Amino acid sequence: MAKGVRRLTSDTVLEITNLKKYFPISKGIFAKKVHVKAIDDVSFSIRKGETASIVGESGCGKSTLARLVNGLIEADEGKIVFKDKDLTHEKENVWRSYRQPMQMIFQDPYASLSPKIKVKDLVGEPLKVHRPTMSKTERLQLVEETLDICGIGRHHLNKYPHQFSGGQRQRIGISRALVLHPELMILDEAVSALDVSVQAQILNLLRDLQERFDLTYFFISHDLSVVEHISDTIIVMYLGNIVEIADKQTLFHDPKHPYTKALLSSIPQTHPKNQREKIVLQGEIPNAAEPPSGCKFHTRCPMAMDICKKVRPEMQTIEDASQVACHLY
Ligand SMILES: Nc1ncnc2c1ncn2[C@@H]1O[C@H](COP(=O)(O)OP(=O)(O)OP(=O)(O)O)[C@@H](O)[C@H]1O
Repeated sequence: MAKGVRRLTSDTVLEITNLKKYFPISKGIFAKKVHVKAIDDVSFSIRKGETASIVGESGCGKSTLARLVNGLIEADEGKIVFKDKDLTHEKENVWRSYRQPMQMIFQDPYASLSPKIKVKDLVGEPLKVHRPTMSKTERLQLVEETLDICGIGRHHLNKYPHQFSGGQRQRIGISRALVLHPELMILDEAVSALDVSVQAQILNLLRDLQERFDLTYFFISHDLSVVEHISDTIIVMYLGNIVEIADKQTLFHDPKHPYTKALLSSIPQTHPKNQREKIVLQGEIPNAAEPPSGCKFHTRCPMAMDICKKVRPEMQTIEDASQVACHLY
């Protein structure tokens, strides 16, 4: 495919429908059982070749969603369908077979790379597991090619993770995922621990890999300025609910939900032309075990009306460009 041209098809790779995950916790001296509604009726889909990003503050449910989509925890309700296969309540051995096409990349590559294992084995190990019939020579060749593509260079084959910088370690983490030729990569705060300049290099690498291998990304970040560079579609979450879904241009230029507007206003802008009026949200994020009634955002919303305290807003499509859950529309 020509560089800079990316196929965005209508084929759905991942379909999430009415997904719920409530964690039981004990509360108070009488150990009353309550539930943290970490994911509370969430629906969205991701098309082949697309980068869909989830953003929201700490505790909104991003990591829980990533773990559900990768089968690391089981959903209470709803559906997770990967390429027409309903995986929601499948057993671990079925999920394991889907971890080749669905690869997960974490925030801290150092924690996910065993310190005593050489780079060639770190990147070769997934092949041993998922392609046991591959010869040693073929495996080494694929590891070398993958490291080259990810900007590590095959001459580093015999080094250990501690001999690399944070950015290089994330390149090794990406190599480990890429070597299996995945279709969907789930990137959970994959650049959050890196300096801004290194973040940009890794995001550029991810974009190049996407073009070259027709990858689909599910990108998770608390930082809208990071997702701006990589996303096609942005999904905004607040306290276990999706409040807005829009393509990147629409979300950045015509945000609908008051929460999205507040998040955007907190991005530092260097150019005066791009300055937005700062919206300071009142109070803290409410406790997910005792969320506010109606719209969960109403306690902090500068536009809240009476109805917002009582009725949870449904997701609706606005001008064909965005979906928003807000009583203002
Ligand atoms: N195993 C668990 N038991 C109880 N509560 C949990 C568990 N895992 C997550 N939670 C709660 O679920 C909610 C969502 O957590 P989650 O980690 O998914 O949010 P997040 O958006 O990824 O936040 P962060 O960026 O801080 O990781 C939080 O209130 C969290 O405390």
